[in-house]
Amino acid sequence: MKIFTAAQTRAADQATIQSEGISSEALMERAATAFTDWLTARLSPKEAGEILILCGPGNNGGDGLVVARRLYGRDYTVRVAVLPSENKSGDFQRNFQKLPPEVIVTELSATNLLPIPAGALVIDALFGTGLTRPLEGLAAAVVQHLNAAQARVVAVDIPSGLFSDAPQPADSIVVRARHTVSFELPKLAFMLPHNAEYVGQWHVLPIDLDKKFIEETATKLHFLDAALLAGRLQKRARFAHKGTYGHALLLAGSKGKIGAAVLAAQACLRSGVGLLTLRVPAVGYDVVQTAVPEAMCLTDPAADFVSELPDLTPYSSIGIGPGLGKEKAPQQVLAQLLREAKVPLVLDADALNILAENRELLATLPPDSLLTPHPKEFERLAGPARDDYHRLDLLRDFCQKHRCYTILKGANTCLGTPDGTLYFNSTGNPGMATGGSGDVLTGILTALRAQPLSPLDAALIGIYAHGRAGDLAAQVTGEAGLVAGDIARFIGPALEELTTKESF
Ligand SMILES: NC(=O)C1=CN([C@@H]2O[C@H](COP(=O)(O)OP(=O)(O)OC[C@H]3O[C@@H](n4cnc5c(N)ncnc54)[C@H](OP(=O)(O)O)[C@@H]3O)[C@@H](O)[C@H]2O)[C@@H](O)CC1
Ligand SMILES: Nc1ncnc2c1ncn2[C@@H]1O[C@H](COP(=O)(O)OP(=O)(O)O)[C@@H](O)[C@H]1O
Ligand SMILES: [K+]
Repeated sequence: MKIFTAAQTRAADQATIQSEGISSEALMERAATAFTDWLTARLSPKEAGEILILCGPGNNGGDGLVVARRLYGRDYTVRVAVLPSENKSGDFQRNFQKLPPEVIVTELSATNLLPIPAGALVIDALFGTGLTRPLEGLAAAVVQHLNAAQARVVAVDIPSGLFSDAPQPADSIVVRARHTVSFELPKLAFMLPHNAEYVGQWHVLPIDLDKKFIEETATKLHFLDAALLAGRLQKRARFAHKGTYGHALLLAGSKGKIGAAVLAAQACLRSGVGLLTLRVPAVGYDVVQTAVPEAMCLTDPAADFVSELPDLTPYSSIGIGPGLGKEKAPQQVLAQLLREAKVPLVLDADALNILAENRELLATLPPDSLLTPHPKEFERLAGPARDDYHRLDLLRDFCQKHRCYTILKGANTCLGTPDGTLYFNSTGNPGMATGGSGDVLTGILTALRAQPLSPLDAALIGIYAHGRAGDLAAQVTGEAGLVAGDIARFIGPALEELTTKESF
């Protein structure tokens, strides 16, 4: 699914109005009706209680007025409060006239902010994508009053005070919503960790905006959902043999961190690779042979760290990093690997830390490598970010400069590509914030690159399937009970869901 800027969304609205020959008021009616349907499907009039609808002067406020009228028509108790303004939009004014006379309307003022009882349901329709500057004055006072109440807040389109696709001052006053209900396509602001406290759980409702316009409008921002993966993962060939799907090599583990190698290996095998060899230090031999009998184990001559690169000829992809350690020996192994590798590489964990501490190695990174830093590792590689938007700029620059695919991990893991496109993942859950989850991703990506998939397909499928496997696992274990090995066990079903079905 594409992610549009506020300007692109406005253009999509205009394109729809033109192609369908409808009025902007009709489009507002459609959006607000979708919002009302969403709300009434979740809460009965009794569960909702008296609903307070806060309306700003523009079309976001106009949406709020339509929602008020529609909810009233479905026997909900509603009360409307509007911000005073000389500058009310036409659609606001028309819908204000259409409010049933029974609906009580209050004009907000500094001395009349309306009491908001704890637990009250409040619809925030103050400002949407037309926000041009941080909130101040009465609008800021209303939002602070709302945030101080223990209300159940549902934001229309975006929490008021939040910019859709640009950074804002740290002390900005923004509505803290439990749910944000937006239309047609998600906004960049929803993807970013620092906005989670404002956006809450977000939802996107289809309102049938012009499909052709959406298809033809170029964007370098995407929400990575199952639809985006259609056709990228083929069913296994009927006459496949273990040579068909590649031979992966994982260089991982050190004394005390052999588990990282085991997790990456289990995930690699569960992701459909034909053969897997692990290079671990001698201390890991018994562990690997016992825990992952399906993998071959090439023991390093050194006891505690991987210290020598094996002959690379047999392998179709190589993953390096989980539990590797940053000592001199693994440093040299990585440097030699970067010089000599002729097959796709996946770099994670200590491989990334070594790169950050030996920056001359970055120039030797083979093009199309996949890097999987978590935010701290990324900061070591690319420097500190001022805010979430600046971090995305750093990610784009890093991928372009080093011609690599970088997977910035977290909730809504973000893939950056060499052409500057960003993909935000839709799967995964907080249960995956547990040691070893990242090692599992390395195993998955190494397997997909071996099969062989292109770096983009491997990254997109790998990121999505990793999160989906975590979601499937959490249905059994609960989020708190989830451990990294559970993610590995559910990769099979996650990949199966994405596999292209044979058509007749
Ligand atoms: N497909 C869709 O998505 C559809 C979208 N629709 C809806 O339209 C919404 C966008 O509406 P919109 O363009 O009228 O802008 P909106 O957010 O109401 O605010 C503009 C008003 O606020 C004012 N203002 C701005 N900043 C301010 C500040 N800091 N402090 C104080 N005032 C400030 C600004 O005035 P000015 O900047 O001139 O002072 C102007 O009066 C969109 O979010 C969605 O809800 C649906 O109806 C149809 C389908
Ligand atoms: N709150 C979350 N929601 C979704 N995915 C998450 C969340 N927290 C962590 N993850 C995922 O779990 C993995 C953690 O990786 P990482 O931090 O490298 O762990 P480790 O180093 O212990 O293996 C990443 O793929 C990340 O996207
Ligand atoms: K809003």
